[in-house]
Amino acid sequence: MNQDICIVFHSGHGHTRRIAEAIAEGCLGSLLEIDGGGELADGGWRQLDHARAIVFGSPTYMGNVSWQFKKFLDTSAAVWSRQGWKNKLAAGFTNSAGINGDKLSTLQALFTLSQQHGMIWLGTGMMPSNTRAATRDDLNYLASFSGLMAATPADASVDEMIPGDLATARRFGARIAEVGGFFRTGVE
Ligand SMILES: Cc1cc2nc3c(=O)[nH]c(=O)nc-3n(C[C@H](O)[C@H](O)[C@H](O)COP(=O)(O)O)c2cc1C
Repeated sequence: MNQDICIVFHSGHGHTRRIAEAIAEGCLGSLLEIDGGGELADGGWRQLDHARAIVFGSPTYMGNVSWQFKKFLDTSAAVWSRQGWKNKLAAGFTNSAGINGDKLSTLQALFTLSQQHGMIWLGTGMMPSNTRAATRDDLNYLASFSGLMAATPADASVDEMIPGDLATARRFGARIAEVGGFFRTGVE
């Protein structure tokens, strides 16, 4: 695992965690989970300090980040005051039940967080699969440029998540590694 890239995320029911894992497969980055109380494990803040790229992830709950992620976000004000993440690479992802589900609001919250910290935001850099021939399993079928979006039907288990979304997440991870100059990726 590459400690230079840290994927920090919350997941209430495991779906956003699966997306985080797919991004990690793409960039060979390390995972850091925000727990059900909105806290990081011991050493988590140090891990973020040492990372050169931070990828933020939250499920979309009520059209925004989860309260646990918001708690993490507010706690990061201590880092903000010393501009500890300034000039690190930043990127973001979210997963929701609806194809739309208002999840752009979630990505925008992550983007704003990164800009308050003086970070450098990276979008997907991926062309959309938006033709008549496109299928749900194609890369970037949700056509997101600002950050990675995934949609999981409300009654789907983690094992039933859309393969195209997982492939898109791996490709997104690879882009973070490539653009960040970390070069070794988990995607051919
Ligand atoms: C409290 C709550 C609020 C939600 N709000 C939305 C929403 O605004 N839009 C949407 O499409 N899905 C919404 N969902 C569905 C979740 O985004 C979806 O189930 C997602 O896969 C959960 O990810 P997780 O397993 O990582 O928690 C909501 C779910 C919960 C529990």
